[in-house]
Amino acid sequence: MAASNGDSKMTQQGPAFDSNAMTLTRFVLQEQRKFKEATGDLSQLLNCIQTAIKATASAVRKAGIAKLHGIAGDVNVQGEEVKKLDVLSNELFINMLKSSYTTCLMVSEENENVIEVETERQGKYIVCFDPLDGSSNIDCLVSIGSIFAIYRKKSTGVPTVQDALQPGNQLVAAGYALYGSATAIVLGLGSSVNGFTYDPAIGEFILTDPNMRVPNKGKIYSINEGYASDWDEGVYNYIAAKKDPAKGKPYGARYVGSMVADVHRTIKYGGIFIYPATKSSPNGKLRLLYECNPMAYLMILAGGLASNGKISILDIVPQKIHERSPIFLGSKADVEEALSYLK
Ligand SMILES: O=P(O)(O)OC[C@H]1O[C@](O)(COP(=O)(O)O)[C@@H](O)[C@@H]1O
Ligand SMILES: [Mg+2]
Ligand SMILES: [Mg+2]
Repeated sequence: MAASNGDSKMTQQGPAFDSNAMTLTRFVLQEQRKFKEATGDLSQLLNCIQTAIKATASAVRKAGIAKLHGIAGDVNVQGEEVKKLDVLSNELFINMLKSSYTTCLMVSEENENVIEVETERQGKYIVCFDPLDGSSNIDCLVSIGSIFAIYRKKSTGVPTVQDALQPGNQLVAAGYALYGSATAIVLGLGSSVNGFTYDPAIGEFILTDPNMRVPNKGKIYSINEGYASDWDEGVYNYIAAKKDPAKGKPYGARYVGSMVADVHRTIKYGGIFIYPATKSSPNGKLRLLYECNPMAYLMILAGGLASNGKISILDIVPQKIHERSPIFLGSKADVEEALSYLK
């Protein structure tokens, strides 16, 4: 008997692919077409990032199995070298970006120095990325991600480290991939943030969350409470208030420990994510160029806020490529309330 499912047409293999579906590739092209002078370089760059993400996702989905067959630097039962996921994803991002002919300089969490693309393959963009975010969650199969931030080179001549030290308010685009219960890409481009979910049946990311908006106020706080004794008084008092029934309905606590997963939940459900300065780490832990800036850009574009406790994350002028920053990010009302507790 033929299966029936409302309006959707069914084949023996399942629902037919809607050839009008908005794929990520199509979306990027559509955005490019809004600008007559666009060369297509940014589209090409984003397509290459998409490929790096697909390849990383494929490796992530096999991580548990690969582990049974060898560890990093080891040789598995097939006689193949097994690479750690963070090493593999870093190579994928670097090689895809180099061969995109759109990028001149890269900053990766995994490389101490900036990576300059060979002159013949240089383009006008600078890309900062965290190829594998949440590495401590890999072995227990908890959600992990990749984060990227794209700038335009401002100076003329040979690219130098100075070209990579731009504040987040100069970003051209930014996004992340979440390797969770499904794989998703969230992209901030132009004036909106859009979410795409991977459909393994056709190997494409499909627009599932158009024009994402973070709720003005949430019900969740997200911070590593294990370090509470190391927090400043303001942070301590804010979190205490979020748990105090005398100060309103207590918030729920969620903390994955992968920034991508914690930020994705915050964009979808609202609330606040905090990685504060502590007495032992006065600049916090998270890195400005490829963790805080891209996430702040997305959150602000989606109607939320992102601060280091004093100024907007996007207004910080970086001094070093791997510099860190404290971060308070999420729903506007929640971030404003948290900031009101800081001295
Ligand atoms: O374990 P902690 O101190 O709470 O830190 C968790 C944070 O560290 C990170 O894992 C750092 O990312 P990497 O895995 O890319 O180093 C973030 O994703 C996360 O928010
Ligand atoms: Mg990270
Ligand atoms: Mg990382």
